[in-house]
Amino acid sequence: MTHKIFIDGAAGTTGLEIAERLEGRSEFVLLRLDDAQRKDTGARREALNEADIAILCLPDDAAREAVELIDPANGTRVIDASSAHRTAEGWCYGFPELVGRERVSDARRVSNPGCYPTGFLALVAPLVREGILPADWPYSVNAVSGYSGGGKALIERFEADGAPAFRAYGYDLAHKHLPEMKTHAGLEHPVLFAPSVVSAFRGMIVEVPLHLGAMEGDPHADSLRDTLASFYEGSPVVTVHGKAPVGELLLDRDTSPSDGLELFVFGNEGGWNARLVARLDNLGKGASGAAVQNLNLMCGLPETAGLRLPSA
Ligand SMILES: NC(=O)C1=CN([C@@H]2O[C@H](COP(=O)(O)OP(=O)(O)OC[C@H]3O[C@@H](n4cnc5c(N)ncnc54)[C@H](OP(=O)(O)O)[C@@H]3O)[C@@H](O)[C@H]2O)C=CC1
Ligand SMILES: CC(=O)N[C@@H](CCC(=O)OP(=O)(O)O)C(=O)O
Repeated sequence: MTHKIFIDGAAGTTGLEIAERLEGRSEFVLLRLDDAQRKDTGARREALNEADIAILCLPDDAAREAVELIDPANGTRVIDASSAHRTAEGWCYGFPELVGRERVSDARRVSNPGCYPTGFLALVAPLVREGILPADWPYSVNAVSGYSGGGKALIERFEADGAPAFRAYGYDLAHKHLPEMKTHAGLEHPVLFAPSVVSAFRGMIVEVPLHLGAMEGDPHADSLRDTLASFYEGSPVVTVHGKAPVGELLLDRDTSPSDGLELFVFGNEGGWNARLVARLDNLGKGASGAAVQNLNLMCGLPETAGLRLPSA
């Protein structure tokens, strides 16, 4: 059986990477709009309604509009890569490792997680769910992203003459990822989020520093790591690294695409302080890789088909 797929926003950064991952796969037929038609509402409506699955790689407002263009009587299912529906009712949060593969497989509307929340939630959600970390803690997140995380506009800025080497932002403390981090980790308070961008095309490091010694129940860095390792045991996508010392974590300027997600727990000698760290490709598990993983599940195909994962 072939599945008709329409990528709305196919000329953008996320859309192009999804198309690359679907290339040569006989299970899919891609519906394409040429440059003159790709922003034409009539042409988009037709393609959206002809598709079995529409993948939205658009700014939030255009993604909301695309959903409205789909006739509810029509069977088109949706994967939305934007942040428009990540806490919306009736949408499945497309993080199979956290919500369960069956929920994604059966869903008609799937909202792909944001890149930063993917790192944060992978680290914190299982630990809160297991009762090892408190839901009412004031969590902080420090993160650094490759510049493709900001789409075509940020790519242009970082590839222009006189581009910055580093950009810190989010100083309004109201980043659009805050609601999904709080909701899907089951937290009582919004997190304090400090994002930044470096002059590497792709990749990101998301860090949650924790004063474990100030928490009730004396959680220890080793027990956090062990719990994450059990939670993701057997996952083809998520790797929880062991206790072996790591001197540094790097983002390379010209690293290859990867759809994996690496997790680390670093603790001090007594285990009273910990740094939970996720390293991922913002365009991989942070966007296009996650969309293809969800697409595979929705089509009843092997979860990792077409994904770029380190060989076992
Ligand atoms: N980049 C990343 O790492 C991640 C991105 N996302 C999300 O994915 C979505 C896409 O992001 P990204 O690919 O980076 O963004 P880009 O800016 O690279 O691409 C967006 C594409 O959408 C097109 N577009 C804009 N408005 C419309 C419209 N009304 N109809 C049809 N096409 C339209 C743009 O056209 P034009 O080419 O003419 O500008 C562009 O090609 C965003 O919501 C983003 O937040 C999510 C996770 C990570
Ligand atoms: C570096 C950079 O600018 N990153 C983007 C987030 C990219 C992403 O995850 O997209 P969504 O917002 O759709 O989740 C930002 O901070 O707005």
